[in-house]
Amino acid sequence: MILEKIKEANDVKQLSLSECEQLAQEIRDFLIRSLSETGGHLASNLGVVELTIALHRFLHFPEDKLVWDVGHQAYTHKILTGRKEQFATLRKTGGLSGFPKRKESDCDAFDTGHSSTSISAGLGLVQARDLKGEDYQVVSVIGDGALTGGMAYEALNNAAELKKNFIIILNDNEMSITRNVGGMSSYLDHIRTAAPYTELKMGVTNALKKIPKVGDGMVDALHKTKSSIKQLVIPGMLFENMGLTYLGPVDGHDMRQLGKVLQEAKRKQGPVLIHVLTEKGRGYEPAMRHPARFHGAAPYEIETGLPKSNGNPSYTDIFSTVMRKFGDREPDVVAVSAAMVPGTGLKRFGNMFPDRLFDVGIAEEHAVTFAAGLALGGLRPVVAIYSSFLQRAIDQILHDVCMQNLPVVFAVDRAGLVGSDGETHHGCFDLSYLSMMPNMTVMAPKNKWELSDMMKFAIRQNGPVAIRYPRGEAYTELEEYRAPIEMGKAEVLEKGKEIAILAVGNMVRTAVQVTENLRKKGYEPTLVNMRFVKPLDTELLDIIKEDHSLIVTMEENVKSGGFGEQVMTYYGSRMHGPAVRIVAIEDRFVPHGSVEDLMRQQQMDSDSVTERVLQWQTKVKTK
Ligand SMILES: Cc1ncc(C[n+]2csc(CCOP(=O)(O)OP(=O)(O)O)c2C)c(N)n1
Ligand SMILES: CC(=O)[C@@H](O)[C@H](O)COP(=O)(O)O
Ligand SMILES: [Mg+2]
Repeated sequence: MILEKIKEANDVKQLSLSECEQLAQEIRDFLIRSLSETGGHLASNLGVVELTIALHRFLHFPEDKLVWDVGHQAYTHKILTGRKEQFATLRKTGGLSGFPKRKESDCDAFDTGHSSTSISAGLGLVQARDLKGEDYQVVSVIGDGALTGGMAYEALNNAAELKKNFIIILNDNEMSITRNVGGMSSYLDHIRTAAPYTELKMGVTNALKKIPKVGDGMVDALHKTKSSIKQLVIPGMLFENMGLTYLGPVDGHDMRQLGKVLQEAKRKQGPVLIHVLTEKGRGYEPAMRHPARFHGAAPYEIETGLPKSNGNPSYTDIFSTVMRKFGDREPDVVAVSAAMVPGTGLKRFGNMFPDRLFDVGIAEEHAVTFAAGLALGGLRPVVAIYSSFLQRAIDQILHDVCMQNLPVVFAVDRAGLVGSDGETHHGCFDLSYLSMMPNMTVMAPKNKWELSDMMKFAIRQNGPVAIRYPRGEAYTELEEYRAPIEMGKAEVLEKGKEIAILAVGNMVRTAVQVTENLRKKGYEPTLVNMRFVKPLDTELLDIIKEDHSLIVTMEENVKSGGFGEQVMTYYGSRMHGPAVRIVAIEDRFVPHGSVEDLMRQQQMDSDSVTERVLQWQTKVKTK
């Protein structure tokens, strides 16, 4: 086994090209086997095995800097830099991260998880290198999906002025999570389909160059013409016209070609874009047939590719059903997704009402302002974006939606701790950043029925509404509590005395267990499902303070600026308020792992909260 010989960074340089080809096969086999147990981003990783090996033959680690975009495709890079043995722990508590992490290895140049950052970060490294007079190579690898994100264009625009070498690899597999969308995607498609012809024509330019004295001039003249013939002769003209050197397209599974083009790119001054064509899921039949399903796969049976277990309906499934019903009954409702149609549950809506679903690419900022336009045009847009990706669009929500008080519904999926994707993906800031915005209504359902009721409530409002709900299985208890949703009104689930627990969304589930535990200890706690974080139900807060000495707030959000702090501020502004204690995520980034483990680490599981409440109550009593 060649793979056994790869113990640390740069070992791959000892191998011949044919050994590298065998290594690629062994890495594929290893990934397919290993991820069948752990789950992970299989399809993207299978697509870049040869590209990564070629880059490792070209670069020297850790001196040279390889910046991955999104970072979900860095598994081969991890294997080649001595982390193969940790793959059994991939994305598990305390285990190997699914993304590049500088603290995991000095061969990881830049931490990522969110899309379209690699060109900016790479360019920053290049400028720093040159200002400090250092000498190393910088390569950024960006996918065609990530190239739909606005930051990538801001960075290309900026990079075009660079005078020193900077290699950008465009890994084009025609896929984002689903089939890639938009004008750039069509442009790349055009280059791809013209490739055999352009190869022929590149032969012509090479031949022209060889003509002594006049050859180079003739090629230059060809570059300067405005004719459409030139578009066929010189692929990547759009990049060339911007000021980048375009090389390619190159077969991303041919390491000999990749090696050659990398050497050529190294000789260029200024930014060079190498257009590499790869196949998502390559080498594993089920992933090639269903690249979207194997983008981020749960553990699967290797033979069939089927998932090892099928979970119960998730909040996303409930959202999906409600949207399908809206499709039938609410003709003005339209949906907006930023390249996450399956993940956010909009696939069914899109299949049934294709004209009413807008997949705008990995472009959260644009998605939100675009929705503002849709709302102004008389439609009822529902923007479904994961909580952590919606962070990208904070200003657009504030400036374009809230300031004009437009009726846009934000379906904020993956709110709270998401588990295996870790710190880049936890949705634990939205309550803070959404609550600070004037005109915004912020809601969180306690169970699956409430999500449905909240959606129906939200599309009837005349201003922006955000509904946040977590990843995974929807809570199906408390079905009997289904009082109509009223603006800013909480729902009292149990009326007690002394201790009141005010829980938001998913934390109601934990709060139910906490109240049971407290009852066993002789207390009669009040339990409230807040429903709204904004506006706060201050009427209820005023009533509760009369016969409760301890108020405990529970939310799956950071403490800073979250629900608990808002309750504390409200009581703090009143005389003789009760003691308020907050159960929330502390002021640090939460790593990857199982949600259960992470909640325990945060002391937010039911046993830890019970213990904390009992301690707080003892202190309050002895005051
Ligand atoms: C800001 C942001 N929005 C959405 C995502 C979710 N996401 C992760 S990978 C991906 C598709 C990336 O496509 P591409 O860059 O072509 O990589 P491929 O998977 O095809 O290798 C998306 C939409 C993200 N990580 N970051
Ligand atoms: C890399 C990335 O950002 C996505 O693929 C993400 O991992 C999807 O997460 P879900 O599995 O929660 O849809
Ligand atoms: Mg892609």
